[in-house]
Amino acid sequence: MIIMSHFSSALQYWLVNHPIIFHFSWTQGQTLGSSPVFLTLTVLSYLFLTFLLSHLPLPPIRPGLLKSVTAVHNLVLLVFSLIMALGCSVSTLSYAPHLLWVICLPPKTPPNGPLFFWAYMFYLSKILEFVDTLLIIVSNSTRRLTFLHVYHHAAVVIMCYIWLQTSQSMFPLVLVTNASVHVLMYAYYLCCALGVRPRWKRLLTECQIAQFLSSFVVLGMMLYYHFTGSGCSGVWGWCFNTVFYSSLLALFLDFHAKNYANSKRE
Ligand SMILES: CC(C)(COP(=O)(O)OP(=O)(O)OC[C@H]1O[C@@H](n2cnc3c(N)ncnc32)[C@H](O)[C@@H]1OP(=O)(O)O)[C@@H](O)C(=O)NCCC(=O)NCCSC(=O)CC(=O)O
Repeated sequence: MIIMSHFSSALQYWLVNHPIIFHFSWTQGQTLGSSPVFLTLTVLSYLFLTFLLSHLPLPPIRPGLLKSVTAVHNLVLLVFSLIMALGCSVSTLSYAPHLLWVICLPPKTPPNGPLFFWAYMFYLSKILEFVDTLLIIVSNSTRRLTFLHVYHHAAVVIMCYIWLQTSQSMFPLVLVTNASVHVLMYAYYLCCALGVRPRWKRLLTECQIAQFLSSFVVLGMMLYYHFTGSGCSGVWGWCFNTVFYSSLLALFLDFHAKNYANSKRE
């Protein structure tokens, strides 16, 4: 019992009440990565480098080295996704005055405090995910350098920036869902890098599709509360999220149809 209570106080401190987390504030132009110029340059550099590197003859990398780098990258993102899912959940449980708050933040909510700290970590993690693309390119696996992959990696950074800039309602739910799915996804990629092909690839894709479908329920709820109450923060972000998630749903349904049409359910 005492151990449990120590564990929960430690969790509360390291995920919510640590001064860096508690006093976090997203201030445009001051917080690292918060300017529109940074966002534009980051996304354009990603697209430009992806195009350039995928068309250049790159020197071969020792397979052993590539496997190790890939494994470490996946392990880092697996652990980071787990921490973000936990951190955002514990912050929500600590600060949400009621359940609806996570779906509809009051208008003019300032992007400060633990919840926005985890949104910021999520934003930075999406830039770290650019390494996925580099790994695909250096492993010469052009089959996997798809429109879905590049579009997702570029647009998701813009989505996170909008979350922070507009204090986007319902981001905590989307963040926890996506970070949890990414724990599974990076566990899958980690196994692949270690030479084990998990039998649950199809189930993973279906979890990803389920996350997009469930986000429409939350998007619908936010719109309902926005128009029937005193408004929700981040309605422009709502529009971006809806278009982005609809396009991802269509691309993932297409991926599912192409990859599993002839396979039996594991
Ligand atoms: C099961 C999936 C997660 C992945 O499908 P794939 O067809 O890409 O999977 P695969 O079986 O070919 O992948 C195994 C290969 O990936 C290599 N690999 C290992 N780590 C990797 C990494 N971090 N990024 C990219 N590739 C990586 C392995 O070494 C292995 O190479 P080798 O074969 O040479 O041994 C799927 O559901 C999916 O997401 N498909 C879309 C493709 C994609 O880019 N997804 C991630 C971004 S979208 C996203 O993230 C949505 C979301 O938010 O949920």
